Amino acid sequence: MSKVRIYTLAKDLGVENQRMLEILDGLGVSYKSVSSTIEEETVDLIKQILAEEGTEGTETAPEAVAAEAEAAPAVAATAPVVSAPEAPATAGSDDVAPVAVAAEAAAPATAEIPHRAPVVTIMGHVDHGKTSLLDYIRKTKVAAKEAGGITQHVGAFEAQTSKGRIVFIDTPGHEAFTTIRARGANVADIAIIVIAADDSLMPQTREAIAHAQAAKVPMIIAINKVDLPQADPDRVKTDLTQLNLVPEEYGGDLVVVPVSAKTGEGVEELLEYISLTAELEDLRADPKAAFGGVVIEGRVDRQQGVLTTVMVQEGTLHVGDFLVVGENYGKIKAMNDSNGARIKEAGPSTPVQILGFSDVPNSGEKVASAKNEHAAREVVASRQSDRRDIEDARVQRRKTLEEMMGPLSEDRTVNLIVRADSQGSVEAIQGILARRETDNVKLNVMLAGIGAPTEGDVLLASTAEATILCFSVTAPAGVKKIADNKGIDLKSYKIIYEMIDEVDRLIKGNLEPVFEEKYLGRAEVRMVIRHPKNGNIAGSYITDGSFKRNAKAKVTRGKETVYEGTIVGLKRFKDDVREVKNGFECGVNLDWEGVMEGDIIEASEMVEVIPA
Ligand SMILES: Nc1nc2c(ncn2[C@@H]2O[C@H](COP(=O)(O)OP(=O)(O)OP(=O)(O)O)[C@@H](O)[C@H]2O)c(=O)[nH]1
Repeated sequence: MSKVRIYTLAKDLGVENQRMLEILDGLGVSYKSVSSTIEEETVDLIKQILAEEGTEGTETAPEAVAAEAEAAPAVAATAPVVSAPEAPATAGSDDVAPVAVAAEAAAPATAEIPHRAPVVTIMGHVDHGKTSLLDYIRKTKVAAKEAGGITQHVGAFEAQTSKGRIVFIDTPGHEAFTTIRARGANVADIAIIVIAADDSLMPQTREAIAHAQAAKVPMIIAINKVDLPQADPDRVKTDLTQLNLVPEEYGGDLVVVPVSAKTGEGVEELLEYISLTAELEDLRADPKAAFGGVVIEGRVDRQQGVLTTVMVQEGTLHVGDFLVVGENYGKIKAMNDSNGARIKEAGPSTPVQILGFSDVPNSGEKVASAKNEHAAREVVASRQSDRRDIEDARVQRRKTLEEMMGPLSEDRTVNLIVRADSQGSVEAIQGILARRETDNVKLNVMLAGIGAPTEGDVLLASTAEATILCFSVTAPAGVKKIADNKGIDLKSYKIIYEMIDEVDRLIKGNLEPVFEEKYLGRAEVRMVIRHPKNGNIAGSYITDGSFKRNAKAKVTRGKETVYEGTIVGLKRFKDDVREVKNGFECGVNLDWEGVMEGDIIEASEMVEVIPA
């Protein structure tokens, strides 16, 4: 017997990949991923260990065996209440640890939370076959809808595979991906980067890779069009190594799968790798938790009204639930799965199309549920007030240098996106940048491309807090405007040394403004009120200056400073207010529960010092 792949062995022995990796860790055997190969002697050792544990042939973790009989009722009790379209095939009945029995009523431990299906996005260069690959998977893996119905595009679909459910975001391209990320949401668990075997790496391939890396989403490379006579998958693999992405067969850990969206070759294997990656990521979500989801897309249907596709990420959605998106809310009047079938409820990793909002929400907006209409309205009102606070705070309270860049004594990374007029310039700039790095400051070129910066670059920069440096190319006005709106530094240079000066300034961080603390006011705590939602509130009297929401707070008791933090809320009677002046009483809510009658609270804020 020669070398064996870890996941093949796991499959043959009927244990989970994760368990196999634990055993290998225990044996001190090094591996890159579950598709790494191991020696025959190691295989024998693993078999021995499993035989001793008595687990061979079952998928149950050893520690769960003893409690298996006991755990069964807990399993039933924690099973997902998902009707659409089915619980994930990998859902964790066999993952319930013995502690689950005792701790059933408590918050579920990770092992109790069922696995959920992975959500996959497909990115790559234009014409490399993203749509064709999605179409092939949809055609072969999505259960046909009942006769007569037309499946509408909803932005996502669910594929049933022998390894369980996989959810695909079917708006190909990184625009959809970055729009969602730019709003702070992460919807994809795995990114498939499609590269045509006859074309190899192209500018948008590099961009797609940069986006997946910035999102820290595991990548699988699908080398497409391998059916073509001119296909050269080896060239693609070699080109990938130039981006420091080393395919497994070259000793790295990048999963590369040759496929053809035309003939279907390799697609099954690709799906298998998706499931393997998902298993290693240990994706879980609690169907009993509070609902949380993300808008995939929204549109207006002339007959039905606003239709919104939402990905359920946590909890379970039911028809009739009240949902809040941004500063809007709605009640679910009807809900369809991605096949167009009417459903009443939907659990984690289920894309659903919802009828019930009056405005079209934006892709990437987070969705939460509310108990009833009143609660939904309250959430919206508090978001509106928070937004106004943030707008004010932007003017009033600037971040300190440390808040922006982390402690200066620690290592820092400056993220850059480089755009230049030619491959030669790009390489020259990268060479210079590599020499500019210091021991403490790393320069991370997230993306280096030829041609003017794009909207996608700005989105990437905004999610990664990067600076965009352009050499001999200028940004189109539209892109500049978006960069301005998002507060992204987008700078163009014609002389390379000016660009390097800018990089040096970024390295030193001397572009950052200097801030100092400004005293705002003082208050005496006259009584402490216990608030059911906000914890302890200090009923106080302002004796000097004024207090502002979000200001810094220092609490002294006698001569001792007992707390330093933030004023997270200010109340006058029952109303939330932003400022209270000298001579007034107010409720001060600190991010601290230890406040006592007689304490003195001092408020301050950080202000920028303009150099003389
Ligand atoms: N021979 C062959 N042709 C393919 C394969 N996959 C896609 N194509 C063809 O390549 C072309 C581009 O495919 P698309 O699926 O539209 O590519 P895309 O990446 O979605 O393109 P954009 O949506 O424009 O970004 C089409 O003519 C497809 O028929 C494949 O595996 N083999």
